[in-house]
Amino acid sequence: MDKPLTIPALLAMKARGEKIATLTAYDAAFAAVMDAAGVDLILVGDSLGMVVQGHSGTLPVTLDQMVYHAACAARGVRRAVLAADLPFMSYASIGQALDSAARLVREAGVQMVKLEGGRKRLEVVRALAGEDIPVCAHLGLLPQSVHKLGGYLVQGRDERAAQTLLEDAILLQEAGANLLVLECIPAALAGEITAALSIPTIGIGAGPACDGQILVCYDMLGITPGHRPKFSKDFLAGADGVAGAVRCYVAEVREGRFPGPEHSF
Ligand SMILES: Nc1nc(=O)c2c([nH]1)NC[C@@H]1CN(c3ccc(C(=O)N[C@@H](CCC(=O)O)C(=O)O)cc3)CN21
Ligand SMILES: CC(C)C(=O)C(=O)O
Ligand SMILES: [Mg+2]
Repeated sequence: MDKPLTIPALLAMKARGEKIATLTAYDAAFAAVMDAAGVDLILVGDSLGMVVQGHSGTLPVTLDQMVYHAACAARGVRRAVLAADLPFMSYASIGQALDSAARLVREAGVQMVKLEGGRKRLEVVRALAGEDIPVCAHLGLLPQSVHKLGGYLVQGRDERAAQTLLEDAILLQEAGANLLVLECIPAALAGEITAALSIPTIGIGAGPACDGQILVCYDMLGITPGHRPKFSKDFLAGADGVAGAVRCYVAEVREGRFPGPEHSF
């Protein structure tokens, strides 16, 4: 039995050049399989609104539902760090963000909360960090902003947008974020951001230069209903079962073999 990972240990992995293998989980069984297969970080994502609940987006997900799924997943975790998304409109003010994060920590037992957005979230990030609640920030394609973005589209393609994302990443780190998810941005930009930060970046559709990778678990098992994003890969095809697929994912991330150019923008 490996000893439990910690958030400082994830930071140290970046310094050593070791990739952080991350997957989403929404229940104890999947969390336990991933934990045993060596996944370093398990995220209870609000993507559960799409893959578990069958909605077309993440906006219907409530904080109660996140607390429920995070508590379920927590019972399956032994070694991995456990994080959960703050869902849509659960962190619109500092007070609300602190209350929401406290529920995920106290009732579900997560070690870290994740929230979407750049400079407009700095005060909330500072407040959470000020209470010693670890924060994972999230830049690029922000699913909670889908109506403003006009769809699940690659972000940061033009020079101005790319510059804004780089600045936001630095501001989030300075505000106290401990980790940064980069979703659907050009691989070169993700590399630039990763090099500029001391905190680890975890990419999804952001190329191989990130310090870690994350996929939605049902995407990497090839059982997502409807359209599976281009950046994902079916690891169950060719593996001898779910645990084997997860081990294969962990190995490919650690060795830098996933994502390949066909999974990047
Ligand atoms: N199953 C699933 N996988 C995910 O990765 C995921 C979710 N759900 N739900 C929450 C968000 C939404 N995400 C998405 C969903 C769709 C695309 C998508 O279809 N993107 C296009 C690229 C469009 C472009 O070229 O600009 C693609 O073909 O991959 C991307 C991210 C990522 N997250
Ligand atoms: C895809 C990851 C980063 C996420 O936010 C989710 O699963 O909700
Ligand atoms: Mg999410």
